[in-house]
Amino acid sequence: MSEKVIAIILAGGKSSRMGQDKAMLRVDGAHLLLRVYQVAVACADNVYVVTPWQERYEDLLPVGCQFIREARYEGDDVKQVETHGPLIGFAQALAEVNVDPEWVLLLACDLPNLEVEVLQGWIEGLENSRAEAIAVLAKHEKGWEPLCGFYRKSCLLGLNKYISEGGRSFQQWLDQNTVDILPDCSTDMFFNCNTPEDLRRRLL
Ligand SMILES: Nc1nc2c(ncn2[C@@H]2O[C@H](COP(=O)(O)OP(=O)(O)OP(=O)(O)O)[C@@H](O)[C@H]2O)c(=O)[nH]1
Ligand SMILES: [Mg+2]
Repeated sequence: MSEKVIAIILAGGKSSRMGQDKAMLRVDGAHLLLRVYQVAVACADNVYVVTPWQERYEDLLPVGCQFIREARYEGDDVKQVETHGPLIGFAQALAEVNVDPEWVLLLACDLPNLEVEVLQGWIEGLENSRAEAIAVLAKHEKGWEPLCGFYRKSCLLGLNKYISEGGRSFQQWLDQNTVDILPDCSTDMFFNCNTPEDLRRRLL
């Protein structure tokens, strides 16, 4: 089946700065992961949640939500589950999606300010991107915004090569490739809640 855009939501982070699972935080009455999921469903034909701990979120998300279970490794202490980071989570998810879209909207689960209309406008503009662009992302002074933007599904081949050579950095991988820049990057949609202070600020 060929679809134009699917969405992948990353929900396998350690939330070490927050001190509790960010996906489960409540913002304006709803869990963050559910909010992001609902935005994704409004924008994409298929939505996948990639996580090593699917059980945590099954009751939170609508029945029929498509999970991709990410491989994980366990440390010496059984309770200490280590994940491999967002780049590998993304690559594992891309390899497992059961449809063949041209574009993938990649979203972190800690984005409380997503706007459906802005994302839909960006989706409409994807057809104007350069053929050689592997992604269309916002760019700020500090670099790319890799976890709220669009990737060509065909980027997987190059991504796997980068990972197999030891690469783990979105910024470095993107800098090695052609990436188009999203219009109107000044939106506060990219604000992500990493710390209790971020959350307090958002809830004010
Ligand atoms: N599937 C998956 N998602 C991840 C992984 N690491 C991070 N993420 C997700 O990537 C997004 C951005 O994560 P960060 O904001 O950097 O934070 P984090 O790793 O959860 O938390 P810190 O431990 O505080 O850095 C969030 O949606 C995380 O859930 C991973 O190994 N696998
Ligand atoms: Mg974050």
